Amino acid sequence: MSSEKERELKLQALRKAREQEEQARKRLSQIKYKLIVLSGKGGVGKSFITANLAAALASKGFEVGVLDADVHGPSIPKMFGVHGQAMYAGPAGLLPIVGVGGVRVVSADLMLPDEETALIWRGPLKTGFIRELLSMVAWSPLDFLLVDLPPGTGDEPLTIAQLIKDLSGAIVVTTPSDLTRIIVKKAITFCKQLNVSLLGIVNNMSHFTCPVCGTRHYIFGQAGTSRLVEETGVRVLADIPIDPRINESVENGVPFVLAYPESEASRSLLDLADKVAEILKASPRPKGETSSL
Ligand SMILES: Nc1ncnc2c1ncn2[C@@H]1O[C@H](COP(=O)(O)OP(=O)(O)OP(=O)(O)O)[C@@H](O)[C@H]1O
Repeated sequence: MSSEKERELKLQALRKAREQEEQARKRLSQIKYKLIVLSGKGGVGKSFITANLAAALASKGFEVGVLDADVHGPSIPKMFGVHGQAMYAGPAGLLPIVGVGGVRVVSADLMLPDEETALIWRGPLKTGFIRELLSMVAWSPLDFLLVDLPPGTGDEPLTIAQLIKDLSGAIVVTTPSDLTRIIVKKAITFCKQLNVSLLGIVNNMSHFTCPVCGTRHYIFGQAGTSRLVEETGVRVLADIPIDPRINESVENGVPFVLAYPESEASRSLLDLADKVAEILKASPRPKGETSSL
């Protein structure tokens, strides 16, 4: 291919990317608060927290959407009982699937032909996919959009933070162990470097309360999260206990806060929803000031 042709193709791709960014910006302007949920470390319960915070906010009468930005390991559809369904395009754009509790869900999982299919993509393809997705989704007016990010501080978090320039803030999910602290600290640094406001930390799997005697057992200790708070200055918004029924609710596709609203974990998640709504209401709306590194 001649170098002139190559240059022309690159220019075309750049123009298309700019158009998609502009389209995404317009579509997202219908959403009042846009939050990212991240952890840096895998398996700490980030998707569980995202799904249940969304369901808790929806149960309080808010219009809520969740964007599952984990293209390699999407788990949000399963948590809302819509795994296996397919999003389709209407005249307004790509329509989210409405999950249990009325939360609108968008995920790569809702675009794949079957559950064995995996997206084997490198950085630029993932970036392009997220950009195109955001330019296409017709969310309808929402109060909250929660973006569930994959572990790490790689392509997806960076793409989201750069595309959604008016992010309202970030919620960081951790567990109390010291190993988690070291990795989660990187996610906090990531937010600070990108100028994303840190709403706070959710300390998941903080303890186990014996259902017989009510004693609290700190299975993973307490030191990791305490040190994380000391070192970063970010506050803890909620301590969510371990509850064996959480896995069952994930399997059944019903958010835990709806399946067991009276449990200790659900009460903490419902309080978390109140806190998040209050903090956002009290803070000035961002005007596109996330930095681009
Ligand atoms: N507080 C809890 N008590 C008991 N089980 C929990 C709790 N929080 C999460 N889990 C379980 O831990 C597992 C991992 O949760 P989840 O998929 O939300 O983690 P994640 O951080 O999003 O993982 P990934 O790194 O794969 O994105 C799930 O089976 C979930 O049901």
